[in-house]
Amino acid sequence: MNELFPIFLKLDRLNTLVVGGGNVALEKASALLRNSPGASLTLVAPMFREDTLVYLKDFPQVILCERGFEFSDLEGRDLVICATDNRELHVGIKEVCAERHLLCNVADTPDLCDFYLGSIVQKGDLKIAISTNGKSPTLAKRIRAFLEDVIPEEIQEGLEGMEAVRKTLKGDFQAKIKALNELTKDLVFRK
Ligand SMILES: C[C@@]1(CC(=O)O)c2cc3[nH]c(cc4nc(cc5[nH]c(cc(n2)[C@H]1CCC(=O)O)[C@@](C)(CC(=O)O)[C@@H]5CCC(=O)O)C(CC(=O)O)=C4CCC(=O)O)c(CCC(=O)O)c3CC(=O)O
Ligand SMILES: NC(=O)C1=CN([C@@H]2O[C@H](COP(=O)(O)OP(=O)(O)OC[C@H]3O[C@@H](n4cnc5c(N)ncnc54)[C@H](O)[C@@H]3O)[C@@H](O)[C@H]2O)C=CC1
Repeated sequence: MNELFPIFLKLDRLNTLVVGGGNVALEKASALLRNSPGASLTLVAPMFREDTLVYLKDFPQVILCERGFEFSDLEGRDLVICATDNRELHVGIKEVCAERHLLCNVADTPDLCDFYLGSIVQKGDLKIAISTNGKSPTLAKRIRAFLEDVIPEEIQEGLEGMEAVRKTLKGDFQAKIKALNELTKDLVFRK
């Protein structure tokens, strides 16, 4: 059984630190920014790869610190992602994060992670996060691609229509739920 609990974070209100500036750091930072272009994000690394620098150019709020990680970098953070090539450093960072109740993800080390990144389907305002409980990120990627393909773009119009109806509905909570269930009961997706 997959016991992970998915939540949808407002990354523009949280303060995230990525330790590292190479390929894995770019994968993690781009996963965050693809979903939350306004994410408040800092990367710290003595060396930033060219690809990382090019990608991050489009996100002026992202702060780059070109130096080795220091424990004071953890001050004021909500989330930490370790993405360097130094495993001992990751273990040390994770330890301090645990003391400070800071949520930490450590690349390639599920045992050290408080949370995993998911494969994410995006269609307008619809977002579906997929987890395989760490069993197969590649299968998660395949399922994402499948769902992206079968969910029609028109889902956004449906969502906007429902939002408009939702705002006009009168009555108590139960009555609203009944009306909304009635409105959506025949909804089927066809491509
Ligand atoms: C546990 C987890 C922790 C975390 O990273 O948060 C984790 C761990 C590891 N990933 C590894 C490898 C790969 N990861 C990917 C891809 C993704 N990995 C992601 C999440 C997660 N990866 C979390 C679990 C998610 C879940 O439950 O399913 C995705 C969904 C989200 C994202 O990272 O953005 C993103 C797909 C995004 C998309 O496209 O939809 C690919 C495929 C590719 O890149 O094409 C490969 C290579 C092929 C393979 O191994 O499958 C390795 C071995 C590294 C090594 O060999 O050393 C470990 C470590 C281990 O398993 O021990
Ligand atoms: N690239 C990939 O897709 C995969 C990588 N890995 C492993 O993941 C690790 C990282 O890989 P890459 O990102 O490709 O390496 P990389 O060489 O591109 O990046 C490593 C980054 O860590 C930073 N770093 C090193 N010491 C640091 C410190 N004290 N403080 C802050 N940052 C520090 C470096 O400056 C650099 O930015 C490696 O151990 C690699 O074997 C595993 C599977 C796949």
